[in-house]
Amino acid sequence: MTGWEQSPATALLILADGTRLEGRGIGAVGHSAGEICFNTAMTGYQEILTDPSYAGQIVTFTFPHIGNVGANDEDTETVNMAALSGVRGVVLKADITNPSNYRSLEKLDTWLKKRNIVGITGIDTRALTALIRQSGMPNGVVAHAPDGHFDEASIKAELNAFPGLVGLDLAREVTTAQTYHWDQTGWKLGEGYGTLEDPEFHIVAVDFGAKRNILRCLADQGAKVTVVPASASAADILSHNPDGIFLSNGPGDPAATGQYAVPTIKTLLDTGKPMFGICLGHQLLGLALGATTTKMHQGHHGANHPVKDLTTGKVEITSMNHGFAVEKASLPPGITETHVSLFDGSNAGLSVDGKPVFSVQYHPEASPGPRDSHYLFTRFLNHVRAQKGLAQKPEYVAPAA
Ligand SMILES: NC(=O)CC[C@H](N)C(=O)O
Repeated sequence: MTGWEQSPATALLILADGTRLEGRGIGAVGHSAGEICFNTAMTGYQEILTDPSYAGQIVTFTFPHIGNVGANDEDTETVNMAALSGVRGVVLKADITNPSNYRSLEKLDTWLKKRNIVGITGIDTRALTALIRQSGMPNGVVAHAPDGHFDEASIKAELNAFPGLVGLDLAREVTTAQTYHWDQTGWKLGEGYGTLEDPEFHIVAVDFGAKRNILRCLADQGAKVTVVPASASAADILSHNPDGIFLSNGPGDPAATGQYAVPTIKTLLDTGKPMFGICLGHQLLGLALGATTTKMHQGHHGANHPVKDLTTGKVEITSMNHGFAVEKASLPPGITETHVSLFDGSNAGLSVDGKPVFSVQYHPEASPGPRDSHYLFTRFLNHVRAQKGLAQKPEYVAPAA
């Protein structure tokens, strides 16, 4: 006997079908409902847990050891700290060990508590992942009670009150309240983050739940960024006189956010300005162009998803995080499918024929994940350069020897 089998469970994971799993509590005390998805990334848990696109979701990590490099102040992806991360809970296999990394400032457990994220360890995450693959992403509740006494009635009530992600506009919960300017560039070993000194371009980014590393990738291209709330009108956006417009990632159902975002995007399309969308931004652009979106069975969440760029024939390994997708059969004439997922053939990118407008379903900014897709930021700014009569930059730059 190890002792742990004897002690009462300090956390529960309850699924909508009544499945009840017991484990050990981490992070905040209390309970929280959401849609349970699995993420296959082996590194970058802090970026995942601060990605606003996870609002309304409980993340199960398939990698068993999470927390072993601790937490720091740099690997935070949410810009809007007031909205916290959005993620509703975390499900882990192994207990969190003491952090071992030179950048670590605190234990993941403490960090989760401060951000009010409820978590559970000791779960057979392989079995849970197999269940999600079989039956789709279930709604569920993670509950944490250090004394082992759970208020089952209020846990049940919370689960029943969670409506599921379909039809939910969560972008408005995580978007910035105020317009702001961004000039931070990417992280370098020994230097940390930099500052853009002499901006060449000006991009307006519509924040549906933007990740910081997207804004940094734009700044790395020489663009200062003005970030506006999700509800900004086309007139608001154009009043900043942008060289190009960026549509961000974000949580929830694109069809719901599209109620107000699609008319805005339609007006912006008429201006002929370069436009680039990522993930929710891709889905919203697709809707504005007349395509439809659909809920996926198990979604794509990880940092190892192969995608083919149909315009070049190259395959890139990408970071993904989406549970909705643009239906490829719904892409109207005049829209080209530029990228596909090599896992399931689903749509992963589009462009508008004859216009400097394109988008991808995945996350070229990585954070976490490989940097294979950084070329898309160059592609976007090359559209801006073309409109300004400036020379194009090569999309691929060989790494320094
Ligand atoms: N990362 C994202 O932007 C996610 C988009 C959308 N909420 C989805 O789940 O598909």
